[in-house]
Amino acid sequence: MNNHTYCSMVIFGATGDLAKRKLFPSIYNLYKKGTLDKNFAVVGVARREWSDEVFRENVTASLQDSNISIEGDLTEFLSHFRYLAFDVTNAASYQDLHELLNSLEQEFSIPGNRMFYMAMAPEFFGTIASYLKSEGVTNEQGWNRLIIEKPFGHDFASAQKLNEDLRQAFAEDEIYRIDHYLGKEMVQNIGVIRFANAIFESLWNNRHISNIQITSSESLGVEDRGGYYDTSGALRDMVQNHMIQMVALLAMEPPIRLTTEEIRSEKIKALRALRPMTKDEVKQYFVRSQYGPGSMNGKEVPGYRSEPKVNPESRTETFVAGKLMIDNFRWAGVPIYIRTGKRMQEKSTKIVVEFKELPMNLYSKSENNVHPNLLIIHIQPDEGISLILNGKKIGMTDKTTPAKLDYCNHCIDGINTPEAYEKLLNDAIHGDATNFTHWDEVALSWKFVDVISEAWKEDTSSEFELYPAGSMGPKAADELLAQDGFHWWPIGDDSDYSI
Ligand SMILES: NC(=O)C1=CN([C@@H]2O[C@H](COP(=O)(O)OP(=O)(O)OC[C@H]3O[C@@H](n4cnc5c(N)ncnc54)[C@H](OP(=O)(O)O)[C@@H]3O)[C@@H](O)[C@H]2O)C=CC1
Ligand SMILES: O=C1O[C@H](COP(=O)(O)O)[C@@H](O)[C@H](O)[C@H]1O
Repeated sequence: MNNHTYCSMVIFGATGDLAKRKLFPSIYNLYKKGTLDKNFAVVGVARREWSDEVFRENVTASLQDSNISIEGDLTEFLSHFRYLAFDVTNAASYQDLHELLNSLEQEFSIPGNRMFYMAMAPEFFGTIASYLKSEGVTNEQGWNRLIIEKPFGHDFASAQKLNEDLRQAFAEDEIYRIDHYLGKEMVQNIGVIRFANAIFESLWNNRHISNIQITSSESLGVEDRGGYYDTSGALRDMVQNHMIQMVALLAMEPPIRLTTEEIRSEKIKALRALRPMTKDEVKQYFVRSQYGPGSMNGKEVPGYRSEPKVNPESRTETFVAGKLMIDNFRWAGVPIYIRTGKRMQEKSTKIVVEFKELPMNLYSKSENNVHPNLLIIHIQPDEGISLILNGKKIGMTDKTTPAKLDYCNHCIDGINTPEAYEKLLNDAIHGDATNFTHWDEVALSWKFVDVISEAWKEDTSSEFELYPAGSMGPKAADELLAQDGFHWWPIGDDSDYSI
């Protein structure tokens, strides 16, 4: 085994949407920046009968269609790309793949390191992994890494089965389960904000924080993914993975070192402390809804049930809000509210940490509202941090006014901020699995989510409250916080924080 980053990458599903929109532009950016060693090869696999030439034309088109800048001639870059047409369920074809990899390793002096990226429908993951092993494509001369796209299963049982299938062929430390939120700049910044700032870490507990709110709203509907989405819904599509990962990063204890093992182990501990719900409690703590017709930017848009490939009577949720509790010394009594949905007012992912009021505040009078301090982590589209403090209103008064201190991350280095997939690919090439999910994290989050989806599946009688497309979700999501005396803080970039 060697520690080189020289490697060949096999992309299963190379003619598909993910490869086109995310993977080729990311590989190019790594190449352009010199982060990717020149000793690399990319083999695209799919059934379409493309030649190497057609494949390269498609890679070129994908770079042109993305918003990255192409520098100079692409000939050298594209010379590393080959294409192999085969059906991944056909064991015999893996021999051709092995031979092609052997010859590319000679051509580009690659010491046998192989990265396999599964950019295909999940039903193929187990089959591909087992053929890679049984047909001898994994290479004992170098390292082997398997990158797995989401969804990782449909529930705990299917995820466990998939994991067992993968583990027949690959060790846990060879499996890189992608959660692209972990590649986002500001999600990675959560650790730095918490553990590199004395003013936050010392307040990061139930003595000083009243509640945390995580919103990931999307303005798009299901687009052309109705077939997949209608069997998934927002709970599986967003909560089981991205939302719960953000909860883990916010709630975990400081790791003793910044190593993959230590960070993962703290995240796992935090997820173990997630209070499980009974099915009866689901109604009290979780809200589901679906978008009805509405208007986005002044344009009428259809409701979810009229989207292509969606069952016209679908009860699939396109919106989820929930209250999570972490049962440990640090977080006892602090609700973490999450909400996510499609066709909401705007595209925005934000974390708002609301601090408790002072035990006594000299400025809290009937005619003056002292604002709670808020730490806002702007994940996207803007990236940065805001802190809402109280200042004195200007003039001959002792009234207070909220003052917002902003740090804009993308204003500093916006153009160079790497896209999530670029960072994650680079991490996998370097053998850094920190920003990929360990099986234990996946298992714990499925177990948490399964109770909710089972309760919803059994409850076919209750009314399904729709929210109008273009809104911030159903009223029930507001009531969820109101019953605890809180409300959702606005998430727009120019939000008014007055109370
Ligand atoms: N697209 C996105 O933005 C995102 C996608 N993902 C995940 O990435 C994965 C891929 O998604 P996406 O790219 O959108 O899917 P697509 O449907 O666009 O692509 C599927 C790919 O699989 C190939 N394929 C299908 N069946 C076979 C087969 N039997 N043998 C060989 N190749 C086959 C297709 O090519 P051909 O028809 O030529 O065989 C195509 O290249 C999924 O797991 C998805 O959940 C995750 C997050 C975002
Ligand atoms: O994984 C997914 O994420 C996207 C949202 O990702 P973002 O980076 O644009 O916030 C979501 O649209 C999709 O349904 C889901 O599968």
